[in-house]
This record gives sequence, C-alpha cells and structure tokens, in this order.
Amino acid sequence: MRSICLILQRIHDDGPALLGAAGYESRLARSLEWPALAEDIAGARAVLTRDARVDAALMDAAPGLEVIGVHGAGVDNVDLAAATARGILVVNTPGANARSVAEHALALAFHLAKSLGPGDRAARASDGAFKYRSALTELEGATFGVVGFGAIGAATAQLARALGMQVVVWTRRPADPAVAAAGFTQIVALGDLLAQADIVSLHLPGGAGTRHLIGAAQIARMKASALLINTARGTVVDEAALAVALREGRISGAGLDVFEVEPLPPSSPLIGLDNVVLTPHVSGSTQAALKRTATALAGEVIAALAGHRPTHLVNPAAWSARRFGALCEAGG
Ligand SMILES: NC(=O)c1ccc[n+]([C@@H]2O[C@H](COP(=O)([O-])OP(=O)(O)OC[C@H]3O[C@@H](n4cnc5c(N)ncnc54)[C@H](O)[C@@H]3O)[C@@H](O)[C@H]2O)c1
Ligand SMILES: O=C(O)[C@H](O)COP(=O)(O)O
Repeated sequence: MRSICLILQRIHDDGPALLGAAGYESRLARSLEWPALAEDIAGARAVLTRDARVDAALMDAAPGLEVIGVHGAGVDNVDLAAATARGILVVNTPGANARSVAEHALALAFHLAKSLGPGDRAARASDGAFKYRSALTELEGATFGVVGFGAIGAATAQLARALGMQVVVWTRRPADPAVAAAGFTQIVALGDLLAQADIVSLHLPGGAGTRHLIGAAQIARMKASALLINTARGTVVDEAALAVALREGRISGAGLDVFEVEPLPPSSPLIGLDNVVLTPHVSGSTQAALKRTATALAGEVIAALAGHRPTHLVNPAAWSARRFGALCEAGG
C-alpha cells in the first residue's frame, strides 16, 4: 500500500504529480473540519498545508505522521513545539514565492500612489471632475522603507531601487552584512525608518517575536503622507490602531494582503475606509510562484519521507531526535 500525503488545501498540480512519481499517494482533504479531517489524516505519513493550522490535536490524529510540509515561507500556522516533541519534521519553501510577493507589495503601493481605486470608480461613473480634485504621486525619488531583509524584503528593495526610489532598510541585526552587500542603506532604529519613509513595506515572519511591532506609537512616527504596505503577516500590525490612524488621516493609506484574522471579517473597520487597498492573502498566488512552491514542497516532503535531511528543515531538533532515536534502536 502506498504512503499517504494528505494535502489540506489545494496546491499546484505539479506538487502531487511529483509525489506520485516518487511512489506516494496524495489526497486532498475532504474538509478542514472534524471529524472528516481526523478520518482523512489518520493514515497519513505527510501532511501539506498552506494557511490551515496544524496543531497537536491534528498531529495526534495521525499516529504515523513523519513530516508537515508548509507551502510557503511562514510557518506560524504550525505548532512547532508539538511537532518537535513528537519527532515530526517541519519543512517549508523559503524564497519560492519571494518575487511574486515583492511584485505584489509594489502593486499595492502603486495602487495607492496612483489612486487606482478611486480613479476606476470615477471613470465608471463618468466623473470628469475627478482629475481636478486629485493629485497622484510619482514614486521616483520617494523613500521606500523595507522592514525585514530576508528573501522578500531583499526582492522588494531591489524592485523599489529599480524604480528610482531611495531604499532604506531595517533589520533586527545592526550592520546586517546582507544589506550592505546588496548596496542598501541600513537604518539602525525602526522608529527612524518609519519617520523617514514615504512608503513602509513589512517583510517579517508572524509569531510572538513580531506581534504588533507596528502599533499606535510606531504609526505615530510615520509621515502623514506615508503609505504602509503589509504582505507579511497580519499580526505584525495592530490592525485596530491602523484603522484609527487611517480614519483620522494620520497616515495617507495602507495596502494590506494579510490580516490579524483571515479571511477578513465583514465587521472589520478597514472595509469601510477608502484610503486602503485590500487583497485576500494572494501575494504568493501567481501561477509561477504556485508552481515553484508546490514543486519545492513536494521535493522537501519526498526527501523527508525517504529519510534524507530536507534542505529547508524548520525544526532541526526533530531531525536530531529521530536520528538519535534510530541509533538507540539499532544499538538495542
Ligand atoms: N502574503 C503572502 O502570501 C506571503 C507570502 C510569503 C511570505 N509571507 C510572509 O513574509 C514573511 C517573510 O518571508 P521571507 O521569504 O522574506 O522570509 P525570510 O525568512 O527570508 O525573511 C524573514 C526576515 O525576518 C527577519 N526576522 C525574523 N524574526 C524576526 C523578528 N522577531 N524581528 C525582526 N526580524 C525578524 C529574519 O532575520 C529575516 O531577515 C514570511 O515569514 C511570511 O510570514 C507572506
Ligand atoms: O508564508 C507564505 O509563504 C505565504 O503565506 C504563502 O501562502 P500560500 O501558501 O497560501 O500562498
């Protein structure tokens, strides 16, 4: 009988095709609700997820689970401590969607700078007066602040530089050699970057370490004309504080692909604001990125199931525990 890889949320067909070619049977979960999910996962050796949560209860419903594969970069939807305690490997696909997310961050900035939403509505409404009451923004020469300089921060910084913007970067590591090697200016204090930038673009993981890194006090440092772009994780921004700042015109606009609760609840104050542009966590969902991410993920899962150390192992302690356990068993 072939080993089962349970795919919680649909990925590009090339991923399951690779798993099949390697001798694994991939199945799409019928539902993310119990008890159907518990039944589907019961015999799985691998589970592949996008943003669906993989917690201890789900792991315990799959006694033969060896690997959790996360489609994408962020792994904040997986209980890493529970996986490690159970010797379950967690793998992801850093970089596979970086270019697409970087393009999306710029697209959100362009949308706001060029008033594409209001302009589109004005054109459809035959509103000829729109052009006389609107002033759009040219981006050349603007200061573009990049917060976090991993794969996506770096890709976004490069695109902004190519557009003629002055790029400044903040990372948690002072004098980050990666920033200097790429020829960007690093700002040591986050507050100083927020005060200087015309556009602030966030590229950090979610989780406790970055929760509400951008709150009311940080937003207060930003220029009244500034734009905030978040394609990272909703939890990085205090969304309630952001909504107040946008409503009161303390900053000019926000472009958001991610939210504290997803999908964005209909009660969110962001929905009623016209100085925001919202997309439903799709910045990594270009055809090219979906194909790269799915094939990269399948490769990681295949390596893990074959007993090889995956390239992008998120919890090395689980690998050590498995190896150590195997050696102990072999040694009697
Ligand atoms: N909207 C989307 O569809 C989408 C797609 C891809 C990634 N993302 C999000 O973007 C994040 C960044 O992706 P990436 O590919 O650039 O990841 P990455 O790992 O290459 O870069 C993350 C950067 O954040 C820094 N960092 C980590 N923890 C930090 C902390 N506590 N404080 C300050 N800096 C910290 C790291 O040093 C690194 O430079 C992902 O973790 C994910 O949450 C969202
Ligand atoms: O962290 C990531 O890479 C993104 O959140 C990926 O999301 P997706 O798998 O739904 O494209």
